[in-house]
Amino acid sequence: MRQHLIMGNWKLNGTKASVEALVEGLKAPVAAAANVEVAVCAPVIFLGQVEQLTAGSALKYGSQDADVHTSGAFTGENSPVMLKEFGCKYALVGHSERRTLHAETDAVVAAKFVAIQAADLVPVLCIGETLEQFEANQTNAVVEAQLKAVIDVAGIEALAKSVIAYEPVWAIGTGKTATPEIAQAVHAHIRAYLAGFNADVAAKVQVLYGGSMNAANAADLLAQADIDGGLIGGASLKVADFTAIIEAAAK
Ligand SMILES: O=C(CO)COP(=O)(O)O
Repeated sequence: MRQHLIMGNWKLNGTKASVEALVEGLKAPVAAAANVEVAVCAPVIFLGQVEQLTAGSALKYGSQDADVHTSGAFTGENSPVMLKEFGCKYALVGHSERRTLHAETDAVVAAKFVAIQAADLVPVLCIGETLEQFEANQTNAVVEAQLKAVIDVAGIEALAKSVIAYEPVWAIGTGKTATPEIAQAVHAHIRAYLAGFNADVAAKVQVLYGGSMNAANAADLLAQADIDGGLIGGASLKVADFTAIIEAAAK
């Protein structure tokens, strides 16, 4: 049985005050949902604060990106080793906003995936198709290519120590969620594709759904056999909404 993992991606949002209110507000719901792992991916500037606030809580946290380098002359970047020192468990990699807005290629994503694991963090590999690709029936081919790029560099065994997040780009921040049936079909395809390399890895890896998951639709999505949790943007910024998703995952 794969454990449910509910992960917030705060993106570029928050203040010191809102971060404190959010983390404090999540402590009780996280403690109550002992069978669910809950994590938040904060802007790096807040990670020290999150580290202090989460002390003694089961709430985990991570970054939204990481550089491929450990240290050196790379102005503006954040090293996976530094993220580890600040207590991160996870690092998102290949989020569609990084791929699109920062021109991160499959090769860059694969290199970051390896660097994140080398620092003993768990990469959360984000994959998913655009609306154009969805409408052209290319979803399966797109996610296969995104997975293959990482498998080629990191090896299939490395996927066992990672999390995959299927985030259809057309569902991110749009209020348009993939139906549970559509999402389940893609998740099952991802697992079947991985099983072609290694059945144990395919059975073990958690595959999260992301894209306008909210308090109202979470239960139906999380009830699907191959949906092991959620990567949540907008709804992770509100204690009540994120709590409802955590509770749906705990059932
Ligand atoms: O991109 C996402 C999480 O990484 C999803 O964002 P929304 O939940 O705001 O659609």
